Amino acid sequence: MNQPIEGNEEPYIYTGTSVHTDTFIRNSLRSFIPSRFSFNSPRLFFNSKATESTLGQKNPKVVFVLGGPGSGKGTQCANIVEHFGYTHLSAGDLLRAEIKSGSENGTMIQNMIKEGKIVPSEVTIKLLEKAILEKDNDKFLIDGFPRNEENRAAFEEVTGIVPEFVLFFDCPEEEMEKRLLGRNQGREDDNIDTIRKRFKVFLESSLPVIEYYNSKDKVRKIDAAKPVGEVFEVVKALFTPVDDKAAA
Ligand SMILES: Nc1ncnc2c1ncn2[C@@H]1O[C@H](COP(=O)(O)OP(=O)(O)O)[C@@H](O)[C@H]1O
Ligand SMILES: Nc1ccn([C@H]2C[C@H](O)[C@@H](COP(=O)(O)OP(=O)(O)O)O2)c(=O)n1
Repeated sequence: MNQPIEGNEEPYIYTGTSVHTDTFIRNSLRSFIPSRFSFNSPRLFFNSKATESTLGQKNPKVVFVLGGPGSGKGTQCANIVEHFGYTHLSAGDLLRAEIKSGSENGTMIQNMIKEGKIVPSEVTIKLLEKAILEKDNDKFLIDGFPRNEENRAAFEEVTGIVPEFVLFFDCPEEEMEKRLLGRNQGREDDNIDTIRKRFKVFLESSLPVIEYYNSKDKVRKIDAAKPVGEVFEVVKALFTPVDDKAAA
């Protein structure tokens, strides 16, 4: 995946930094905020002051797990859970569960996933907050989130949570395509048309988030093209020093 983004002479990763301001957050959120709301701050819109203070009391340790579709995020998260006692929260799984639950947002979420698009942060963040508060654990792997700048800025603003680090599974597109076509989980988005759309969204919207965290020295980049066991050996080494229990 170390090819340049189209129109960019430099390798895509570790080159740029982005400056994200309150104005950016306002502008990105305004598009999905009903006009009857007076929009002063994402916090007011999300009405999450109470949630924030509860999350603040909980003060969870969060690791974001990012990488292209099919790079092996879910597979490695299962290994991390087993060895290091984290709770795995997959944003995609939470959204798919929301569709199944018959929620009023279900059809919108389903259509966006079918098109390979990213669901508005308002929806995904509420699901993540609820899941964090429900689980009796203080260590979370948040998989597949934040997937764009809007996700990132809104999550930080609303929850106040800053990740310990960001695991980035780097994998060539051909390998990810092969894996997704063989995944066989009956997912509506694992067809070649949607897969290509998801790759495009990953390059255009998700890589800038990884670049942002890289500028903060938070990214731990892993060669995810190797076999599962070899990838986990590298992952394990990253978690061992930060995890007291595992070191015991
Ligand atoms: N390192 C690997 N080598 C080969 N296949 C893999 C590897 N990691 C995961 N897979 C397989 O690739 C598919 C996608 O993996 P998954 O963990 O679901 O990716 P993601 O969560 O990033 O979309 C699954 O069928 C999984 O079994
Ligand atoms: N933060 C997120 C995460 C996933 N989604 C949607 C859009 C994604 O294409 C689908 C599937 O994401 P998921 O992480 O489960 O799977 P892949 O990494 O694409 O294999 O869910 C989202 O809208 N916002």
